[in-house]
Amino acid sequence: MKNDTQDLVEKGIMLPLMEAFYTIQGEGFHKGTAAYFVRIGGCDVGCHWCDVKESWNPEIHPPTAIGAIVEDAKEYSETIVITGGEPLTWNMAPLTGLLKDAGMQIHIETSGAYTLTGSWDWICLSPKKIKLPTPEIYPVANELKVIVYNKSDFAFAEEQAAKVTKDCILYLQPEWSNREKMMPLIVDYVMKNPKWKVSLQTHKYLNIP
Ligand SMILES: C[S@@+](CC[C@H](N)C(=O)[O-])C[C@H]1O[C@@H](n2cnc3c(N)ncnc32)[C@H](O)[C@@H]1O
Ligand SMILES: Nc1nc2[nH]cc(C(=O)O)c2c(=O)[nH]1
Ligand code: SF4
Ligand SMILES: [Mg+2]
Repeated sequence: MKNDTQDLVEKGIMLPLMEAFYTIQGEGFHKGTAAYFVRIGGCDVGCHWCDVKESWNPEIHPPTAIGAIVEDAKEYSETIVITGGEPLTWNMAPLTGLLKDAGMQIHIETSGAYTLTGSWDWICLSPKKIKLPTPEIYPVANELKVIVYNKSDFAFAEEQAAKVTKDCILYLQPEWSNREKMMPLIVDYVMKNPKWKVSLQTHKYLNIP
């Protein structure tokens, strides 16, 4: 990356854009709602089951001016989901500022592993054991979405739920490759602990992005 471009990426004026697409939010509270997804490259959390490992290396995704991202987004939807990769790798203030000026509803999908930047209408926090969220995100998370890969994830989910507000909506989402094994346990857990809800990756059943 050229030095001047690198400088703009560090400031959040340009971002390594992996892909952007109009689809239906498949997961969590807003599942079923049409939204424009912006997937920003770069993540070093390293979940072994991550379903978008191609996003991890920011170097392979072109630095893109945030103005261009917003111009494209406006053509499709008033609801924008910023995801990745880990979007909080970068300073999200400039991008969310422009999206707000354009009157958009701005959602984020994040592990919370890095400092919370940007201003958001909806924060989906999906914490990871291997790189825990920074403390400032817990009071502002609108939904907590814990991925269940094995039994130990139920205890982790409870630890994380103890840190969010009482209004934060609690979801258990099966890890995709292990869903057949874990789904019955999740169903049983939610019936015994009804403060939790089930979240499925419905876009994968619908065969959409
Ligand atoms: C690819 S991540 C990108 C955003 C951010 N890095 C994060 O992890 O929240 C988007 C969402 O997909 C979830 N996810 C990733 N791989 C998954 C898998 N194999 N099965 C179920 N959910 C998965 C993440 O936990 C997160 O909620
Ligand atoms: N349809 C659809 N819904 C999603 N919700 C969260 C996603 C993500 O990868 O962040 C995602 C995604 O990749 N596709
Ligand atoms: S934090 Fe998100 S993008 Fe990063 S490895 Fe984990 S699931 Fe994938
Ligand atoms: Mg996804």
